[in-house]
Amino acid sequence: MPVSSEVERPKSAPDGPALPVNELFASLQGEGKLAGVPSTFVRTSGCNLRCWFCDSYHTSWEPTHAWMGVDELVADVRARDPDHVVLTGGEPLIHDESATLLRELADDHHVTVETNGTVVPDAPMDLASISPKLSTSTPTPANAPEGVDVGEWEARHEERRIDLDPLSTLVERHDFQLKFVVTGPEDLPEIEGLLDDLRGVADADILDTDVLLMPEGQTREELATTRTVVADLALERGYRYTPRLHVDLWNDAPET
Ligand SMILES: C[S@@+](CC[C@H](N)C(=O)[O-])C[C@H]1O[C@@H](n2cnc3c(N)ncnc32)[C@H](O)[C@@H]1O
Ligand SMILES: Nc1nc2[nH]cc(C(=O)O)c2c(=O)[nH]1
Ligand code: SF4
Ligand SMILES: [Mg+2]
Repeated sequence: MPVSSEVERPKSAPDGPALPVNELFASLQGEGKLAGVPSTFVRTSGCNLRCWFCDSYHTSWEPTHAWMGVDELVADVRARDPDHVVLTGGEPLIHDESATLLRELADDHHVTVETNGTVVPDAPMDLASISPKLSTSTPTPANAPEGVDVGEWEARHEERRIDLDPLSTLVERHDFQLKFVVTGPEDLPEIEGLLDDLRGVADADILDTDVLLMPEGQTREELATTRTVVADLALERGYRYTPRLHVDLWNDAPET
């Protein structure tokens, strides 16, 4: 289900299946169970949410991109060394064509999909890296990025951010991790409530070690204030902690 209104579609989109691509780059997977693994990142543009803290502003609040045909994307990915690919965004799964890309790459790559868990594609993926959005992600006039008019996005974000149907389908169909962006201890009851709800409806085991707490922070300075608090919470509750290796290594530089 493409959400066309959430990404500007210039007339120059090529014929055939294509995706709005904001970045295509090599890096180390910075987050989650595969942190440290050399990977090719494909970052699509456009998102159905607007987290106030989004570290990919140019795919959400102000989407920018060039169009790439899926064939061209596959050729570019295949020409690179890593057999690990990370499809991210924005929200990659709002684009039907992401499913085409996932089907094309399935045979010869390990593909992680970074998703907010609100949309399910009918497509293979090796790791569904699901990051359900907590109430602390909701944009308001007080926390919005500078110069941004939140407008209808506060209500829209709040209405869309959690949907148990796609979440349960994703964990039933795929290897997965649930990666929560944590701003502080007050986020924990909400995470636990969501896990209870999901365990109640999903026909899949959700182990505490599939649950990763990730500190909120777009820069080294911001992470310096959240990482120890979040690591202590993980230790206390028996969840995994995930660093944001790319931020430690390269701060908020693009294409890292
Ligand atoms: C830009 S999002 C794109 C994928 C998808 N839209 C999602 O939110 O999962 C990539 C990852 O960065 C995380 N993220 C975004 N902004 C962040 C921040 N300020 N601090 C920590 N993690 C953040 C998201 O939760 C997600 O796990
Ligand atoms: N190095 C690196 N690892 C990442 N893992 C998930 C990312 C994302 O933006 O989805 C990301 C990213 O932007 N950079
Ligand atoms: S869901 Fe992901 S891409 Fe969309 S605004 Fe939130 S962090 Fe950014
Ligand atoms: Mg990122």
